[in-house]
Amino acid sequence: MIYADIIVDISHEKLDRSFQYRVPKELEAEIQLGMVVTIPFGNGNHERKGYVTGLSDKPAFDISKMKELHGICSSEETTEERLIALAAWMKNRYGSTMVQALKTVLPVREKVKAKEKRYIVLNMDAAAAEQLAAELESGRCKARARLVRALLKEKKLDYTKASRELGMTASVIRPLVDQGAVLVTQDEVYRMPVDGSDIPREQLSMLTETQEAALLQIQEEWKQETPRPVLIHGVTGSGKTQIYMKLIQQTVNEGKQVIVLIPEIALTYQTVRRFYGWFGDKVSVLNSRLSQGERYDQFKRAKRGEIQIMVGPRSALFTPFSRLGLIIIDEEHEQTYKSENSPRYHARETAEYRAQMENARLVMGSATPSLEAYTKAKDGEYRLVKLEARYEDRPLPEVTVVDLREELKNGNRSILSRSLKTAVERRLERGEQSVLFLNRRGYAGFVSCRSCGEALKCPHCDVALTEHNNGKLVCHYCGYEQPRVEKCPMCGSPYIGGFKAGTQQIEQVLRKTFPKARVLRMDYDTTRTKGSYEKILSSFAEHKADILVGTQMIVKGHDFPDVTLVGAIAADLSLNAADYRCAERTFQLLTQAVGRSGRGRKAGEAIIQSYHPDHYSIQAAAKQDYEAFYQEEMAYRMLMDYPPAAHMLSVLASGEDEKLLEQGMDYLAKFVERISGKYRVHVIGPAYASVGKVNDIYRKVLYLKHKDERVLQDIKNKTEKYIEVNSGFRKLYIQFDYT
Ligand SMILES: Nc1ncnc2c1ncn2[C@@H]1O[C@H](COP(=O)(O)OP(=O)(O)OP(=O)(O)O)[C@@H](O)[C@H]1O
Ligand SMILES: [Zn+2]
Ligand SMILES: [Zn+2]
Repeated sequence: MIYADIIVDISHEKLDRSFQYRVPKELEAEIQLGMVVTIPFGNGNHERKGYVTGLSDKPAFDISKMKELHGICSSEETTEERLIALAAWMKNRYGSTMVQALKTVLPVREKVKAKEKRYIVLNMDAAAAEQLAAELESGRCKARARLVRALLKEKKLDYTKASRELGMTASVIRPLVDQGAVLVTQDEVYRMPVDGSDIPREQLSMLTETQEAALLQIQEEWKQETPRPVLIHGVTGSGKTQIYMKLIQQTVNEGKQVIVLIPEIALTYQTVRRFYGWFGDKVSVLNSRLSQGERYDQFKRAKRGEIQIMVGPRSALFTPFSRLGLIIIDEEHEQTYKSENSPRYHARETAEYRAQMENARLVMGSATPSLEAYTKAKDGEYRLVKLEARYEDRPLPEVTVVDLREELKNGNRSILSRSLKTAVERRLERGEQSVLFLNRRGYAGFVSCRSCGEALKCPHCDVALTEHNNGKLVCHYCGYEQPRVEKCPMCGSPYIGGFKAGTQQIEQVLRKTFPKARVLRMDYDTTRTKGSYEKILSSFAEHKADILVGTQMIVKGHDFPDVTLVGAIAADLSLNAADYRCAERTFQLLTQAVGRSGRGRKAGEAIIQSYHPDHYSIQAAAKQDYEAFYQEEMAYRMLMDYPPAAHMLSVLASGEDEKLLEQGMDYLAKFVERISGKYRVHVIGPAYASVGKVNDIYRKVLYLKHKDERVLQDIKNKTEKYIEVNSGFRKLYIQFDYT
């Protein structure tokens, strides 16, 4: 017997009520997630339509009371059905309610009215219009004459633009309308995120031989019976973007549609412009600054087949294309592809599922692939395609690692080492540009020694301890605590504490050290107002400044040909995050940062200042040696059972009542221990989450590790049920997260 969970009407608020129905024997083979079915509903058993959101071989309640569904509506799949099936998969995979999953996947139908746009058009032939214009001119109706002349040139004028640029008021236009010379029309227009109509069209560049070879490998994979996802591992500046463009073009020529995921931070005007230049009005762009209405319009256009390419961050993955042919994920390793709201999905994994469901291809690319993706490529689950040289064989930058402990010993207490200072001076003399960054955001709280460079770590988890308000040092994985120390336990030095300098201080130091230099700062504070981010980037691109200083946001994905020096002020900051992935993040960030230097015709240089110059993530980044980093890091993950060596599920709970939260988490931990006993699941915690308290809401977390993902899935499902039936958890908000 098969039982189907069915949601009756997804346009209503109470979306998450699903009802279970028996599936008739003859439909068992056919029924699938997301299908539209007819069911008897309510007391009157009126026939209604519903969506299948779950299938199971176990009844949720007494089957003598369960109704049987009538039939499957259409076997012809619609785009919406497929997206609902995707939502159902996400609900099961990541643990969330069906409403949350549906709201993530379907464009929310808000009460947004399509915006109307007014146009002025000529209502007479050219000769008559010429005559009219002449008459108006001699009759001193200058404004009206101007309008007619403008219409003679352009046929159709935007009403708002005309009134602004030609200084037309309604009193000018009105008489012309009354005499029937012009018409004012209204079209439904879409709210456009970027006006692409003025951007000149461009030809795609010719691929180089190496790029062509990579393209061929991808096409070869696509000829296979079941093509695998492709991972392009290409060094910075090797031309991955050029390859994506060819693949997009090819797919569009086949009559299919393309989704391109790009990290939000790289979705600059420059990037968008390039897409419009190549593909014109076939493209649309999403970003988080769009209003609900604008988003809705873009999805509507996609659904109607008016555009073929959607470019955007994570959420663009749910574009309702009906003939999806290709999904591209650029900078595959970026953290932002993982959602921090329930369902806490990962775009890579979800894209893989959607592509598989819709017979579309998936291509990912990065200079520093995530350990997850690279491991899959090594195991043959993904096809690995390599690009090992930069375009035109431009050399990778020369990298120097500066030991900050030595600087301190030599009496230099400044945040600029002597080498970095000299390097910046040289750039100023030559009229070249420098980028200096501090990878600081989100890494506060750790405690390290300025003499030996060591950070205090948890003896059980090998991640940095975090200093709490109560003065204690705590581990966010297992809850281990110790009192604060006055002296470094490794070398005895009293110079132990947190790193205090920020981008603002660095800016001040730069202004003082190089009084003639033009310095631009880009960080959270300077980019809060609308458009400021773009403004800083474009003024730096136009060489209106010599030095750009900021947080890691300045070294992600940009292409400034005049930059020949990149400096990491304190590379260790990200190494001390209380997170098992911190070495990976540090390596990725430094490699990407180094890769911003020397992209144009002039050779580049990079300087990495660090208290841990020998750390493998820093050494490997300096050599741009991904493979070496991968080997070391995988060994660590295997030793500690961290992903991708094992799977890790976290159970996050929050609540106002700290006692209740503690009790609830202890119950959960016990429950998990009990049901997972025979599988030997590694349970860690409960501990306070990395931000233990936000707005008076307390947060705790429990980690489960196991080699087999299905075991964790099973535990998650059972835990979800346990939480549902125990009223003690009602005042807690509990989420699951695969980290
Ligand atoms: N075939 C080509 N023809 C012309 N220019 C090219 C070609 N390939 C690459 N380039 C140029 O080289 C630079 C780097 O290329 P691109 O941005 O595609 O590299 P990437 O691999 O995506 O780099 P990153 O990972 O660092 O972002 C760009 O300025 C690009 O215009
Ligand atoms: Zn020390
Ligand atoms: Zn620990």
